[in-house]
Amino acid sequence: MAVPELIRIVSRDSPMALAQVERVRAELAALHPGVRTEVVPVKTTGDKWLGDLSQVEGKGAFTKEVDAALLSGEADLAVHCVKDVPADRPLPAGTVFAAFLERDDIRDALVHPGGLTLDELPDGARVGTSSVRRVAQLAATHPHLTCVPFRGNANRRLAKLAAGEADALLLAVSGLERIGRRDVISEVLSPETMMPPIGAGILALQCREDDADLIDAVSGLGDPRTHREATAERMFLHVLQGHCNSPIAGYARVDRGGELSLRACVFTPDGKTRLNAHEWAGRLDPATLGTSVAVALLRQGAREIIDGIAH
Ligand SMILES: NCc1[nH]cc(CCC(=O)O)c1CC(=O)O
Repeated sequence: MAVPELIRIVSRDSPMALAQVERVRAELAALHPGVRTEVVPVKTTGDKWLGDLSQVEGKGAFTKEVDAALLSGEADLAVHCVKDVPADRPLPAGTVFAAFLERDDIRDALVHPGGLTLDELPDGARVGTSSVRRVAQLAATHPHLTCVPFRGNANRRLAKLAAGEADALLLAVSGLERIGRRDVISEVLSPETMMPPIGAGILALQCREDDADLIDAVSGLGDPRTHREATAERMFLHVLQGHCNSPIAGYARVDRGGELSLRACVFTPDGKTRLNAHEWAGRLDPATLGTSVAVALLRQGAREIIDGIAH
């Protein structure tokens, strides 16, 4: 197989997305010193529309234009946050994931300008987040706080916080690290306090499925452990068939002994009901583990909760 001379990389054009592309370029340069790369930034619907995502085909709002550039041949390689790639449907026909990069921190962080922790926030403090997953969990554990809708890329959210539009923010640790703003974190929340979203902290490389040389060239960037975790998590979400307003959370982990487990939850929007499942793969492959955990939640009534939420 010949390594392509030029690889055109498409991605969203937010500072976080462009930092992700730089990581991919650096890893590619280390693996294939001769290769040239070019960046093709695109604006996605999710970046342009700052209202409720369910009004603009919430699913795929951050990926549609990126997929289109790949399929049209304007670019060869797409870099996605796995978290933003819909899992209820297959990847766009003609494309495949060629690698999952080694996973970053999966946790959420509190950003409070005065350095307070979540438990220290006073009654009525306004926490900026539009995530149904974060809203449901905060409602359950910190009902005295008020969530205010907050959209836009991470830099814009930090600017809105600085302008006083909220008292604190919840953002992914990995995202803040990528934009070089780990300094604003006042508390890193444990996965027990704030269960992360499916695919948290994972970057996926997507290629056209007939581009065998490129798939071969980038597959060396993949991390086997992350691959197992991403496969279990995405199959879980696929079987559950959530929609963009479904408060669903969970994460798979390969432990020191190499054993894979998947923990996941479905919440009602008010956080009052929380379904839990946690299973070890044992002899199951990652995708079957994901299926099993989804079925465990369906047995507890996950379908009724998910379908009962407007979307
Ligand atoms: N919806 C935007 C988005 N997509 C992925 C991440 C975080 C980085 C990751 O999990 O890969 C973020 C920001 C956030 O949720 O704070």
